[in-house]
Amino acid sequence: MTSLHLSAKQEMVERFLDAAARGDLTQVSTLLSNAASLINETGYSGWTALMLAARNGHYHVVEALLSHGCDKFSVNSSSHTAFDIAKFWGHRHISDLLGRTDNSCQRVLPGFDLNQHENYFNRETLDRLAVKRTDKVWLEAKQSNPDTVYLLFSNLSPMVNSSQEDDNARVETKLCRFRYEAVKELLQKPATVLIFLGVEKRKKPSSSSSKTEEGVQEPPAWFAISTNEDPAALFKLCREKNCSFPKLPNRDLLKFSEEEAGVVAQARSTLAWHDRYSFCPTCGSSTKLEEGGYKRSCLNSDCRSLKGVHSTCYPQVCPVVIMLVIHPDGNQCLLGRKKIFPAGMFSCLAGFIEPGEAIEEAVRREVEEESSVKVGPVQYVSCQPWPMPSNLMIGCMAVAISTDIKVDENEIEEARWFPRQQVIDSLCRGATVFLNPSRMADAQQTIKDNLYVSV
Ligand SMILES: NC(=O)C1=CN([C@@H]2O[C@H](COP(=O)(O)OP(=O)(O)OC[C@H]3O[C@@H](n4cnc5c(N)ncnc54)[C@H](O)[C@@H]3O)[C@@H](O)[C@H]2O)C=CC1
Ligand SMILES: [Mg+2]
Ligand SMILES: [Mg+2]
Ligand SMILES: [Mg+2]
Ligand SMILES: [Zn+2]
Repeated sequence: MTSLHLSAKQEMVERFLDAAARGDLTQVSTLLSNAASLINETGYSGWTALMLAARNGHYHVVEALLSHGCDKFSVNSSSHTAFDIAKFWGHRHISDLLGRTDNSCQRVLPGFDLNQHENYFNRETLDRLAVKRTDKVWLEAKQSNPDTVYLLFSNLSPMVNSSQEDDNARVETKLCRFRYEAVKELLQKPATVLIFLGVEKRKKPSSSSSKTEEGVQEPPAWFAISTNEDPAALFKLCREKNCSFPKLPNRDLLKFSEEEAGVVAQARSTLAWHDRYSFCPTCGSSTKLEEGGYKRSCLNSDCRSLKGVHSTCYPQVCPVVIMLVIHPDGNQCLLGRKKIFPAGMFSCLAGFIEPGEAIEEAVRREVEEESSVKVGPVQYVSCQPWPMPSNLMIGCMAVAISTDIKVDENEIEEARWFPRQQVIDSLCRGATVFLNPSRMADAQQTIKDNLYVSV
């Protein structure tokens, strides 16, 4: 190419950039129809047409450039994208457009290909039968029914029975199940907390089902008991050997079968709420248990919490977003490690949703707080109850619109972009590139599901 060609081209680029900066939509469109390659050109300033239009608030020019497929992730010499520039200059309608409505970003997301996931702790083997929680007569009859199953919790740990499996030395943990006769004295103790968990979901009635007066068979009911009695005395109530109350929830609660894990999550989170909310949060008075252990009502008859519906009377769940952030190139993802993680472990970033905040906004805020990376489109993937003590992990996938990382050192020790193949090798082929979160955690499910999408 000769110098004459170069200068002619440069002249055309500058005319194009000037039109974008002035908001001259007609000239931008005309020049683009003559020379489509202008779209991502940068002039002497190092800014693209999109950046200039975003800087000066020309919404329709930004829209036109996006519709012509411009690269909205390119950065100027200060590493700012058009999104950053629009945000800085207060053109919120433009930053919204650049941040959230981009088809090239959406294409990275799995969209309608998403499957329904069953995560650990998700399986509901009991029908919670909430309608029966206010039926005291029914609940009392169920308590003394010989088919009824009781689980025992001490210090928020369920009593379990662990047996070493022969072949691969895997330790299997099973819940210890008790009958009424074994626990009836415990039920009388003032410190005992009793929760009605539900009745077994059954397709076919079995011989162990009890019959009501009308002769209709009902499946066994399940209750959870929380007690502060001496564990040594509690072990004597169980016919099994090798019983224990596991001490490390984040490790030990992940060893149940899928069937039992869901019941453990329900019982432990509800008991944890009782443990922390024994006094009325509104006036500080004592409270009493109601509705099968799903409500605590204040004993002060003047208390505000007795007028109308108050969430403080019911078990609380903390929503947490956990997100796999994909690099704009579609081939890397952002993972971080907290100081408390075992050496070499990286995971998805996560954070509590704040009051008045939507899931998507919480994802954008937490990622930016923890890594400085800005996020555009966000898509929900799947969720997982996490009973340590009562989170709902909301797994999302998101596309970054900036790539520089600066971690919040209070929370994150290190965050990096990991190539897709490295993560897949680590998750699936046991390559020891880096350690992953527990296979039971939503983080791993989210990583797996989404990295597979376009492998
Ligand atoms: N990959 C991960 O980081 C995983 C995280 N989790 C769980 O997700 C939860 C939230 O993740 P973080 O990164 O810790 O959240 P985060 O990024 O919001 O930071 C936690 C800090 O926020 C404050 N905070 C605000 N609201 C809070 C609330 N409702 N409860 C407790 N602290 C609150 C506390 O100062 C706390 O230290 C944690 O409980 C963690 O166990 C579970 C699995 C994986
Ligand atoms: Mg966090
Ligand atoms: Mg955070
Ligand atoms: Mg937070
Ligand atoms: Zn009160």
